[in-house]
Amino acid sequence: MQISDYIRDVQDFPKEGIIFKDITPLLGDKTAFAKAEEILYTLVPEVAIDVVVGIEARGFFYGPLLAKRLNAGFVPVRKPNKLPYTTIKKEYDLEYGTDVLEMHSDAIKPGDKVLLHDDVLATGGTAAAVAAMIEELGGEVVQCNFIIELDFLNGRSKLPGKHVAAAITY
Ligand SMILES: O=P(O)(O)OC[C@H]1O[C@H](OP(=O)(O)OP(=O)(O)O)[C@H](O)[C@@H]1O
Ligand SMILES: Nc1ncnc2[nH]cnc12
Repeated sequence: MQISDYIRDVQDFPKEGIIFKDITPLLGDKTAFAKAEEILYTLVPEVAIDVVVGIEARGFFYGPLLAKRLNAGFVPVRKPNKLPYTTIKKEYDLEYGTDVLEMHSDAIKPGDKVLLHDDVLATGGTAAAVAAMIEELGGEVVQCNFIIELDFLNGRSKLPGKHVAAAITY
């Protein structure tokens, strides 16, 4: 069984011209769900990770599972005005528009080794904005870890010098 068999292409979502990679079939199948967790965990370098940062919304499925496996904390990065305490924020471009993300200003301690996790690396705008926030707070991004990388959008170019790993590449 290949986890890529559980990724569904949805044409013209959320906008015309976008082929959306839908991970819900993967999440919904108990064997594929577990296998993807194992693969994502195996991709992580053998470095003690202090926190896993997961990006709303689809970075919240595997982010906490990876944190548990790595004996690390979990930090949510959220869309604007969702986090209750003091935040830092960053505007960014993504494949189908622009948006803002926020994280709590005390979520990362200087020197923390951080695993950034999300479901999809597309143009890289989202991950680059989050990596910049992690570094602004003094954290070190050990790896940017994704279920899917859309290689043809060259998201890695927005993450120069970062270790990038994905379970599936298109
Ligand atoms: O590499 P990029 O071009 O920046 O795109 C990748 C981002 O786009 C999607 O999130 P989306 O903004 O659609 O939010 P959602 O997870 O809340 O649906 C995806 O989950 C990544 O976070
Ligand atoms: N094509 C795509 N499918 C799923 N998530 C995405 N995020 C950005 N582009 C995407």
